[in-house]
Amino acid sequence: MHSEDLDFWIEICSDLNETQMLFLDAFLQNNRIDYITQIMGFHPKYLECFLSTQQYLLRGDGPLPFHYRHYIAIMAAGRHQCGYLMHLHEQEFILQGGNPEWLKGPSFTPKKLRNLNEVNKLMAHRPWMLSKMHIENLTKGKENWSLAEVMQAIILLSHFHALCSFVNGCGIKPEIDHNGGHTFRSSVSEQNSETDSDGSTNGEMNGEPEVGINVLLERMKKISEEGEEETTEEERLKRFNKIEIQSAEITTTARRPSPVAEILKYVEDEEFSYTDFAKRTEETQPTFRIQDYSWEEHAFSLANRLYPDIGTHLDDKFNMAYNLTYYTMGENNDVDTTAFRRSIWNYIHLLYGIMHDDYNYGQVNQLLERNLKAYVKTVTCYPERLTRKEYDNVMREFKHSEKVHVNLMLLEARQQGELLYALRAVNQYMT
Ligand SMILES: CC(C)C[C@H](N)C(=O)O
Repeated sequence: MHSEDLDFWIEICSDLNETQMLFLDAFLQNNRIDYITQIMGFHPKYLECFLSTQQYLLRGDGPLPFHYRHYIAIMAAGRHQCGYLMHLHEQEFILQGGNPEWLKGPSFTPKKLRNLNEVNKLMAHRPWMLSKMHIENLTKGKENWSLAEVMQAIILLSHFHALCSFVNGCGIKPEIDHNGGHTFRSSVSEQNSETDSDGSTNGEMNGEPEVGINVLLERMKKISEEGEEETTEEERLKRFNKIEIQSAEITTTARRPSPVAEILKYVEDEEFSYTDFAKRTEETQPTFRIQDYSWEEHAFSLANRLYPDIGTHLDDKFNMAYNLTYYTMGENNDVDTTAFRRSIWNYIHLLYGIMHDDYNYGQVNQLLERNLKAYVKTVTCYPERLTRKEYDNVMREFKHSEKVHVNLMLLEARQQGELLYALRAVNQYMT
């Protein structure tokens, strides 16, 4: 670069704020600023962690060839029929020199990639079913995966499953150069098609009034004033089970979208989807206790060992999403929102049967009303079914950026939950 060019860039950059600088980075990384980046731009500190992790996963050092990484992204997004992500990574796959034949579907790919299907499916929908046997199946045979490759694949899968939740949870539409992206839709026809798709949850969605922010503020205050309540382990488990059973009663009646051929060609066993952990029939599956296997104490170092630095990237991203706060809620300032944020995070883990032993699950019912729980459940477990109406009907007094904030927590808690099961399985295989 000529020195005048450099001066030019320095001048531009010095005029940019934090978010704009990140957009510039994202543009240089991906040759575009996709809608995901734009929406995450509400939360620049988080966006920074997200972009650096994604950059490392897709373009940094690691055992998998670059085109494999994008193909795995497509397979992961296929589980939730997320055409948006699938299309982005089809383009990237080609740019990385991938064979266009593969884009006809997994049956055109090497057996090695096809073997990943089972783990992809279980991680996306019922991660508690993963066992060391699934890892063993990948690592043996002719076209086998090394453990380092398994680790990178697992992390890519979890990253893109969770990103499907974010894309749908925030209602991200196709990019302008994607199929369906550059079409004019009048607001009238949009409204009609969205009402037609009927996203009522258990038939109650529309009728139930929200508790509103003032009530939430009072409840949070009460919780913090009361402090930690002394409870027995048995009592805590009982509360956890109660919320778990209630969550299984929240069913979405929204129709599953009918997938188009472009998406379906990548998806095997399309019907396989989330079932409530509380209703699992595999009796061998006990509640997952964080005290026995946690990100900080177990999964983090295993990830770093098999795929250097990834644990650190993920750790930064999880911590950022878990602790991010502006001390605001709607129009209110100086609010300690910890209790609300914890209840969201822990509720997502509960949907996967993961229990935080020191958490009082009674708070979930105090702080998350039914519509919000239904929203969190849909976006976490079957994001492809979320409708515009469901999005509009929750957190009505929150700012738009706060709704995005909730979706960031959702993305991260979901990814961490999936990874806890997957890495535990890897660990069991190794010991
Ligand atoms: C999700 C939001 C209610 C979070 C809140 N704005 C905060 O700063 O903590």
